[in-house]
Amino acid sequence: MSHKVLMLPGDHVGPEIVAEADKLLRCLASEFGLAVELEYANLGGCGVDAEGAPLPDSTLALARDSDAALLGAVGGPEWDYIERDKRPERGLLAIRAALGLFANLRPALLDPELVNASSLRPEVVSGLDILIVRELTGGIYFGQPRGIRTRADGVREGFNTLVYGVDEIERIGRAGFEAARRRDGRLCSVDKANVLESSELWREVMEGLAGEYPDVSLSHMYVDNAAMQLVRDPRQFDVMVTGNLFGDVLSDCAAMLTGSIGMLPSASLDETGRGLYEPVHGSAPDISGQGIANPLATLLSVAMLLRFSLDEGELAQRVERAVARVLADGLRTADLGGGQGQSVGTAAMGDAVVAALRAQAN
Ligand SMILES: NC(=O)C1=CN([C@@H]2O[C@H](COP(=O)(O)OP(=O)(O)OC[C@H]3O[C@@H](n4cnc5c(N)ncnc54)[C@H](O)[C@@H]3O)[C@@H](O)[C@H]2O)C=CC1
Ligand SMILES: CC(C)CC(=O)C(=O)O
Ligand SMILES: [Mg+2]
Repeated sequence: MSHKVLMLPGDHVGPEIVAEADKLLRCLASEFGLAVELEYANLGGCGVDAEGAPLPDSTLALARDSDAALLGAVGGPEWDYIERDKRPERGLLAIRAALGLFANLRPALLDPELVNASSLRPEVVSGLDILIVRELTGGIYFGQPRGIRTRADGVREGFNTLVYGVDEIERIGRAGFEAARRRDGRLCSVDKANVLESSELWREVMEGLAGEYPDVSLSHMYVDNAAMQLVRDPRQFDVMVTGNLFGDVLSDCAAMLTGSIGMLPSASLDETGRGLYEPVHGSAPDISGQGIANPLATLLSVAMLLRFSLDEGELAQRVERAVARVLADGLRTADLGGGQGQSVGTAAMGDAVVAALRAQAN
């Protein structure tokens, strides 16, 4: 039976990088027998422009009917000041919530070839392999009430609510413990329990779960220290588990340790393993239309899609090997500093990965 994958190019560089994922999936189908059907739909600003909503009903229906979805990125300045509920980012939050994608896995892995592209010195970062497990459907991005109102003294104020229930903390906590169990057995829970009640409860629940995972060593760290430790000595971490906002910020930070935000893939999973896969970066409006965006985070997201939602672990490894091959061959997009005579754009990088994949078939 054929797997159904929904492609959501989104906005700005989104379509440019998803075009490379399309090539890759079609190569996996033609050369390696992957049974896959690709469908396309609008999410984000393109949904607003074409169908009047950042998450059109038709897109959600297709997503529910698919085995997995691949997103480029959404958003851009042209939609920043439209009616709040229609903004592209609301569409992304809405699809994550509607599909129950509470577990966001963001691996920060430094390819040995990129050791000099990292923001950190080789002796601090070489061999880096961290997994950030971010809660994705709760916390301050979703808490009610929220809005902008006018106080009695006439001054406007913006407000949001940070709330986490024990049920939400337990399920993401378990995802963190399970991930740590499959890796090096070290889980660092990141919170702000010295100030926030939601974090106080978070810490209490994590401690409660620890007894069920005697093979995992649990530690706690405040988020401000965690940000500092990530750039001081990132290899102290194995798995980090944290809330929605903290995970969003820490994963962009971790991205630079791997050479570029254009390198970090992600998987957003529900309870059953169905998922939405996307690069960690946004729609990069500052470089869109130039054909220079790094497509590797998106291609590595395809690898995660193959592994987690299609149960095609061997093909996932082939994709990861193909990416490693082009980096070993010296190809670099501009964000990686360009190559020594091998500076390539989005399409050329995508083509090179497809060629490296095809070479594995011969
Ligand atoms: N998952 C999503 O769809 C996300 C969407 N956004 C949206 O994207 C828009 C732009 O947000 P920013 O804060 O500028 O973050 P961004 O991640 O789009 O860009 C930050 C910087 O990284 C660079 N960059 C990002 N991806 C790159 C790639 N693949 N190759 C080379 N360079 C890359 C950009 O050129 C920019 O200088 C906003 O509308 C924001 O809301 C932001 C984050 C995630
Ligand atoms: C709409 C934002 C929450 C997207 C983002 O920055 C992310 O998920 O990393
Ligand atoms: Mg982000």
